[in-house]
This record gives sequence, structure tokens and C-alpha cells, in this order.
Amino acid sequence: MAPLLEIATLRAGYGAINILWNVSLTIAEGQTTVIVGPNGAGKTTLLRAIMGLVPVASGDIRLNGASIRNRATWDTVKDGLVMIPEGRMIFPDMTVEDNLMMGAFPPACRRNWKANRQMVFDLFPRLAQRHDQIAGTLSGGEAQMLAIGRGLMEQPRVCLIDEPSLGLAPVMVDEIFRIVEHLKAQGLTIVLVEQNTNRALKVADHVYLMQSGKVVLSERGDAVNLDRLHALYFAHEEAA
Ligand SMILES: Nc1ncnc2c1ncn2[C@@H]1O[C@H](COP(=O)(O)OP(=O)(O)OP(=O)(O)O)[C@@H](O)[C@H]1O
Repeated sequence: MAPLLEIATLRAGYGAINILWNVSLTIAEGQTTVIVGPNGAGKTTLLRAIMGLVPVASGDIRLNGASIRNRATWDTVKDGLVMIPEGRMIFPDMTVEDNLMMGAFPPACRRNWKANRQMVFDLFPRLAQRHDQIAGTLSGGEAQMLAIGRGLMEQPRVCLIDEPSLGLAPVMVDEIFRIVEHLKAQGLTIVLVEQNTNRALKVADHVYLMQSGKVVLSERGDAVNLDRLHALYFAHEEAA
């Protein structure tokens, strides 16, 4: 079966600085693809390039076989891709509910906003209880729930989730991974960037390891050799 999303020999970066070096990945529909790698490996840059937030110098990004390379982010979102960014990036001065509404901007989602909001509140009862609370006063875990909820308001086909467990207490990490598992069970296609390798591997159908802007390992989730993964993960630091 053709992949839903295909990244082919991608080069991208910031101005004159190239970060991604011929990165290739295939993302199968309904699967959870996990991208791990040390700080600065280029994981966030890759997600941003897919969303059209970092210019692609060469290579291609294809959704259902059609190129979405360097397209306006607006159009990519309308085609069903959303990114839940590292650091949550919620609007701190707006209420929980208004933050959710910011996710309901493609026309189809505006029509369904009430049902989508209910779906988010069912998934995150803590957000329902705090629907009129100013988002900047939420705890870190609640803010992460809000960031995920805002993404779900866009009725995504593919969800790119960047470091959702970063800085959270263990109980909140459990809660976030419970949600990822729930979304996976519902058939959502997920690309998950995580530093918490052990937890991420448990939900992975496929794993990529990035190192210095390159993919250095690509394995099925149930076939990952942890010793090899760890050796490659830490190779850069040992060489330094
Ligand atoms: N706006 C920018 N301008 C210039 N360089 C940048 C910019 N954003 C990121 N970089 C650089 O790109 C490289 C890759 O960063 P990126 O955030 O993609 O890595 P990462 O694997 O997501 O790291 P982390 O796990 O720490 O979030 C780093 O060297 C970083 O300094």
C-alpha cells in the first residue's frame, strides 16, 4: 500500500544553515511513527518542514502521492495535517474554550465545532471543568492537553506531535500516552517526536532514529534492537 505521507531525500534548514540531510521517511496510514534522537538532531525541523514552516531546499514531501513541498501551512492544515508543537504554544491570555476554537479554522471544522469540542471535552474532562479558565494559568499537563485538544479540533488525518511529555510529572506522562494510545486505536495517523524513548517505543508501529540531521535507523516498532538503538543514539556524544 502506498504511504499516506512520504518524505523523500529532504534537505531543509534555516537560511544558509542546512539542518536536514537527505531525510527519507514513509508514514503509513493509521500507524504511529515515532521519531527519536538527541537534542539538535533535527526532529522539530523535520516536522516544521512538513508543515511548510521551514523552507525545503530539495527533496519532496508527498501526501497521498501529491507534493505538499513548500506549500502554505494553511493549505496543508486544510488537507488534514496538524502539528502539536513542542512547548504547547497555547494562547496564554485566552480561555481554554477560545484556544480550542482557534483550532477550528478550516471550514469543515467550523461547521462541526460543537461536536468536536464535545469530543475534546470527553477525552479531557479536566479541560471541560476548566473551559472558561485563562489558559496561561493551566498546569503543564493541562496545557499539553489543551494543545492536543486544539489540534484535534481540526479533525486531522495526520497528527504530528512534538515532545508531548517534555517537562511533565510521571502521572501526566502516563495520561498523555494514554491519549496517544486512544487516538492510535481510533485509527489516527500519528507522527510522534519523543525524547522519552522507552515510552514512545511502546506505542510505535515504526521507529526512526535521527542523528545530526540524518535518519540513522529505521525499524518496525516490534523489531527494534534496543542495544543498537542506544549505541546509535549516543554515538555522537561519545565521538564528541
Ligand atoms: N530558527 C532557527 N534558526 C537557526 N537554527 C535553528 C533554528 N531552529 C533550530 N535550529 C537549529 O537546528 C538544529 C536542529 O534543531 P531541532 O530543534 O530541529 O532539533 P531537535 O532534534 O528537535 O532537538 P530537541 O530534541 O532539542 O528539540 C539545531 O542545531 C538548532 O540549533
